[in-house]
Amino acid sequence: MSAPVSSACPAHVMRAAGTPAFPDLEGKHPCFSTTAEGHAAAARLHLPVAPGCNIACAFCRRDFNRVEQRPGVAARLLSPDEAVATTERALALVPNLAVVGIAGPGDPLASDHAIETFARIHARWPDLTLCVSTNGLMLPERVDELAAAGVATLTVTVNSVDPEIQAHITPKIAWRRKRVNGVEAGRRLIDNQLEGIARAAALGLTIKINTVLIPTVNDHHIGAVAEAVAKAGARMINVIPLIPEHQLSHLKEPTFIERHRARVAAAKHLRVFTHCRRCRADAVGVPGLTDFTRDLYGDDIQAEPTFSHG
Ligand SMILES: C[S@@+](CC[C@H](N)C(=O)[O-])C[C@H]1O[C@@H](n2cnc3c(N)ncnc32)[C@H](O)[C@@H]1O
Ligand code: SF4
Repeated sequence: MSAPVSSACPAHVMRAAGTPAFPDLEGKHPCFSTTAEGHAAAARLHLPVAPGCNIACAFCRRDFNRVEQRPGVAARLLSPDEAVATTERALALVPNLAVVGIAGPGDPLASDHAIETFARIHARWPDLTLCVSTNGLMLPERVDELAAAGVATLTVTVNSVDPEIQAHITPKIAWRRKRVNGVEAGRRLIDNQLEGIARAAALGLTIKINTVLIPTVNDHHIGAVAEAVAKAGARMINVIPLIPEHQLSHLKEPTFIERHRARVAAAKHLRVFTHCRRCRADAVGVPGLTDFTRDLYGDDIQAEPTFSHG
């Protein structure tokens, strides 16, 4: 039944293995496993239940299609009911399914769908690791609900800790039913992210940071981000090379050297995750190795590419 993406061992699997950052999660959660073997051991199911977003990142182009392999893209949106049924089918189909995550296509904390879905899955399958990826705007208000719904691993996207820089990355947010712009929006977002991370850490969640590396915008600032989020309680950072899209489509994707420099700056403060595949919001399988999307949904989504973004 397995749907191999590649018959050859991909480059990111062959790269030198590190030591486990989280022994309890190594080999059980691909995005918190820091050895090549651990990353390739367990499958994840991304449930695309998060319809909208409460902030507007300049690089983010959410879309519904079956082809593009990037974050923010899914072929469909699922209701919580459909997500529970999908999880049941996936458990029968994917032998090593260990993680159910919600990472879009919008923000999981901008509506109630994700938390409702987690609570129902946790009640039915308590052994599954539940994982969420959020921009963190609503984290201080909703982290207790996340923990109560069984979420154990959390990824917060923090692209800057300087409101002036953040204003270029996320020029507007929706906060308490009002639109907030520019530097004020950046300050609110950063304050909430750092407070949310601290609260999540106090609740015992394991926290990773996603930082999109944006040439000419935040490439000189990655060390400062890593330092601030480490102080708040994050345990690992994933420096994601920009996919030039939307209002940042004129920028270039960071070069290998730029990625390396950013990771070196981040590594002074935090463990750096290097196996990221920049997955779709409805990905199913072991990242980069198996893709069960077709089997699960019965449609013709293109298999994941075999190259590494690491
Ligand atoms: C689509 S978001 C969904 C979850 C949540 N809204 C968030 O931002 O964390 C998932 C991840 O994809 C990243 N992402 C979105 N568009 C991107 C792009 N064009 N290039 C690189 N990363 C991108 C986001 O920054 C985030 O870390
Ligand atoms: S928070 Fe996530 S979903 Fe929302 S605009 Fe930014 S990257 Fe896209």
